[in-house]
Amino acid sequence: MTAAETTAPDAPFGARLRRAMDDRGPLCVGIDPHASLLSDWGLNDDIAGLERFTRTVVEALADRVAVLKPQSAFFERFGSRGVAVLEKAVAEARHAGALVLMDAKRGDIGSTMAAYAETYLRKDSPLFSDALTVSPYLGYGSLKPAVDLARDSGSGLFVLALTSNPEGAEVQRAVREDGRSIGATMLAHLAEENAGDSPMGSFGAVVGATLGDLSSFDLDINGPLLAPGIGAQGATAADLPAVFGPAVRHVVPNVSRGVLSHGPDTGALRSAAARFATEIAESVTAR
Ligand SMILES: O=c1ccn([C@@H]2O[C@H](COP(=O)(O)O)[C@@H](O)[C@H]2O)c(=O)[nH]1
Repeated sequence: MTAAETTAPDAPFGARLRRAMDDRGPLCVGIDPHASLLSDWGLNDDIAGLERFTRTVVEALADRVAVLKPQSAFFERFGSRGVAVLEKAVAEARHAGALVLMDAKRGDIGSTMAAYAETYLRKDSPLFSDALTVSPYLGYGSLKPAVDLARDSGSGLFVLALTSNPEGAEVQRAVREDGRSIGATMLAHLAEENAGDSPMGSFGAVVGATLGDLSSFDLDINGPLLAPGIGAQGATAADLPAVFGPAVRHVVPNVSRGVLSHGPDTGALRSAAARFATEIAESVTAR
């Protein structure tokens, strides 16, 4: 795929993401309007506060970071008016040049999954996003409608494989009859989805930056690895090479509270994001 083809709006998500990571660095900043952050920013925990918080983050960062990741839960909390704020943020962030990864962690039986997929991955949907987080714990095959629609619309998925929270191990490290863990099985499914894609596939995995050495897992899925856990959850940019090994070049490190806690000043938000971006670049290139 040529450089021009990777930036075309209809290029597959994996190609557009690779280009954005190369141009802007791989950092993904979360838009997580926690009630406590609204308060720290001097905003009310209401729709006006949500709107102001979200607009400030988008205006500060959408023209410079590769990916913005709104956490849907914090918008849904306010009902339909919160979802309207989310719709506007998605459109404005995309317009300013960021890729939008909707963190909604959807997962259901296939027929219902098709409706979730239409919500976030159908091009004319009000919540259309470049990619969506999905949960495979109703069986990887239940995600097929989302995989199919993502292929059609040039969007992407991030499948929960090895999450950043300690409780995730109970499910994700459980071992199947064939000796493979559930998390490793999800990674293998994603490698199959992405086989042959260049510069990388559109089907990513969520793999926490908090998890320590993951060399027992095959992280070579020819697709992106979203790595939450840096900042508030205790991981640092310097941990990335030890956690991800050679796959670190496909890592999209996510920081939410670690950046957002520096608001509401736009310059301070930008500086915080730039500091994380620099630490990540130094850590990845030092490898
Ligand atoms: O395994 C996972 C999957 C998703 N997340 C989400 O990422 C952000 C992390 O926020 P921080 O403030 O940087 O801790 C949040 O939206 C989570 O829902 C995750 O943390 N771990």
